[in-house]
Amino acid sequence: MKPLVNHSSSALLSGRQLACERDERLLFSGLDLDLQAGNLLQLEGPNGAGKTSLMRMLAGLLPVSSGELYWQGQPLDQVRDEYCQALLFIGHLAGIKAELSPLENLSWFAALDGLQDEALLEQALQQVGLQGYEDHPCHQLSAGQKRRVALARLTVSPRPLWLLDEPFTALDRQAVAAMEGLLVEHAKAGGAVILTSHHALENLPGLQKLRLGQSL
Ligand SMILES: Nc1ncnc2c1ncn2[C@@H]1O[C@H](COP(=O)(O)OP(=O)(O)OP(=O)(O)O)[C@@H](O)[C@H]1O
Repeated sequence: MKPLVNHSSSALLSGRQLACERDERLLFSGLDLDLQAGNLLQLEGPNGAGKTSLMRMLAGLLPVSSGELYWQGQPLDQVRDEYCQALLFIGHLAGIKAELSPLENLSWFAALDGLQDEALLEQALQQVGLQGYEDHPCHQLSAGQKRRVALARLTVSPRPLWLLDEPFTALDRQAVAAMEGLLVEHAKAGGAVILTSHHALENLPGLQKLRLGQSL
């Protein structure tokens, strides 16, 4: 699968000495990360290690307990608007409106990026295997189909930084492989991805890993 929008940004996200504390429990500290354009980075670790917490921190949804984040070398607090426009976060929840159709959901998201080309959006839904379901209300779709609606955003996103928390939940093997292909193409086109996944990711050449917490 290939993205329908090309990426040319040389996005770079860095974290220095990051720590995360939740309910007075230190999940991790002293964490450094560097993400260059073209990188695919998987956050690894056992349940409760803090992968989602870190992802939410990177997405600006959870305060950084200590440490600094930088976007293209600038302290994130100074370039937050630019950063928010550059990132696409997809979390555990599909984030789609159940009463709307896949096409309506995707149109809403695409409009945030100024995309209103209905033919392109229909092509995006076909790419994720939702042909024939474009106009069904999403509450009538299966869990994997709902996840595909959420992930269809990736095929039309002009945003260089993708933060994907368990993006492959409920997807069948074929869909996982297709989505892996999309991530690879995004990286080749100059984008960057940070993801968490408990799936064995077998089709992501050059995948870097950052491990949090202790193994059982
Ligand atoms: N909203 C919250 N308030 C307080 N503590 C929380 C909250 N959400 C998560 N935690 C705690 O933070 C710790 C890390 O949770 P997190 O979801 O970041 O882990 P994870 O590595 O993503 O786990 P998993 O592999 O199960 O998804 C857990 O101990 C959890 O109980």
